[in-house]
Amino acid sequence: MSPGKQRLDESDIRIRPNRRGTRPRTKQRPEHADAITAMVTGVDRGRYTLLIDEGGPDEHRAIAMKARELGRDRVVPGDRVDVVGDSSGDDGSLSRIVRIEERTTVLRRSADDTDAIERIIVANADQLVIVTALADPEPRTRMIDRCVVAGYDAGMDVLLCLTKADLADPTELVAMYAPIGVAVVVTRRGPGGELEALDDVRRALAGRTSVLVGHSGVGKSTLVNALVPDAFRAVGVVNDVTGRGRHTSSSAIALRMPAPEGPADGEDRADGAGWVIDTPGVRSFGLAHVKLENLLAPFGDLAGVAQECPRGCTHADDAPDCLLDEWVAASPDPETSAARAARLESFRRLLVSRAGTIGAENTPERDSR
Ligand SMILES: Nc1nc2c(ncn2[C@@H]2O[C@H](COP(=O)(O)OP(=O)(O)OP(=O)(O)O)[C@@H](O)[C@H]2O)c(=O)[nH]1
Ligand SMILES: [Zn+2]
Repeated sequence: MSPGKQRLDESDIRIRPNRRGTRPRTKQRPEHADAITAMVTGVDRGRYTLLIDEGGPDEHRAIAMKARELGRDRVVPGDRVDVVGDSSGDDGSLSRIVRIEERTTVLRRSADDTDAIERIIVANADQLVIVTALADPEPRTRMIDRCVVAGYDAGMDVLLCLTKADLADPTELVAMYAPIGVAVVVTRRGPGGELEALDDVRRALAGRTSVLVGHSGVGKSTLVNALVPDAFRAVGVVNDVTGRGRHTSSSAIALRMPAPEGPADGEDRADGAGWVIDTPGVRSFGLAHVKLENLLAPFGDLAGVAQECPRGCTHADDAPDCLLDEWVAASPDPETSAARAARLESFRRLLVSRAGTIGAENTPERDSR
C-alpha cells in the first residue's frame, strides 16, 4: 500500500474500527446488524444514489440519506457504505447510510473561494484518467501535470486520454508524458462522425474504477456517452430534447461500463466491466499536502537514488548536492544520459507543479510546453 492510501481524512476518524476490541464494528452495533452494503454512485442535495448487490441476483438502485450519526462526514461516489431501512428502491423508499467503509483511495479537490478546505470528491478509484483535447481547446500541460501529481499522491495509476487527434498530432504530448510512466490512449473522430480507438480506452478501463477529469470542451461527455451507452439515462441526467446524456449535477457520478470484447489489459481482471466516475468542473486538486515520497514512488529509479540524498533534500533544480544530478552525470553512455535527464526533468516538473499554485487554473495560465 502506498503512503497515499493511508492518509487520514475527515471520515477516517469515525470509521477507524476496533477501538474497543478486534471484532468488526458490525458486531458491536447490534442495532445495525441488518445493514447491507452498497456502492454510492451519485449524490444530489443530500440524497445518495446507491447500487445494491452489484453484479448479484438482486442488483438494484436505491436512494438513501445520511444517518445523523455520521455527522459532517462526507459520503462520495465510489464509497462503499452500509445502509439500513428501506433499500428496496421502490418509489418513495429511503434508506439510511450508517457507515462508510474504509477507503482505499481518495481524490480531493483543492480549497477555493467558496470553501476553505480540501474536500474529498471521489473514493476508492484506482485510476485517474486525464482527458485532454489535442486541440480546441489547446492542451494545458501544467494542468495535466497537476492532475498527474494528484493521481500519484492518491495512490492511483494515471492514464492520459488525448482526444481530437483528428485535429492535431499527438506525438509531442505522448513523448512528453512517456518518461513519467503515464499510460496514454489517443482517440479521434472518424470521417463518419463516430469516435475511433474506443477499444483502446475500454481496455484501459476494464476491471477498474477510473475517475475522469478534464476541462470543459475536451470531449469528456462525448467519450463517456460512447463508453457507457445509456449511462446518464440510468442516473436520470439526460437532456429531454437531444436525449443525449451530459453531466449536470454538481458532484461526481459513477457509471458502469460494460466489459469490452476480447481480453482486458494487464493482469488478472476477473470482471471486465469497469466503473467510470465522471467529475464535473473540477478545476484543481488538493495538492497542498502532497508528500514528496508519494510523488517519488512512481519514479522507482529516482526514488532509489534519492534515498541517499542529504537529509531534507528537496530534489529540486536548485537543491545543493542532490544526488539525482549526479545520477544523470554518471550515466554510462549518452543514450542513458538523455533518458535519465528526461526522467529527472519530468519529475522536477511535477515537483514544481505541486508548489503554490492552488487555484491557478482559474486564471489564464502560461503553458510550459
Ligand atoms: N474533432 C473532434 N471533436 C470532438 C471529439 N470529441 C468531442 N468533440 C467535440 O468537442 C465538443 C466538446 O465535446 P463534449 O463532449 O461536449 O466536451 P466536454 O468535455 O464534455 O465538455 P463539457 O460538457 O462542457 O464539460 C463537442 O462539439 C464535440 O462534438 C473528437 O475526437 N474530435
Ligand atoms: Zn535530492
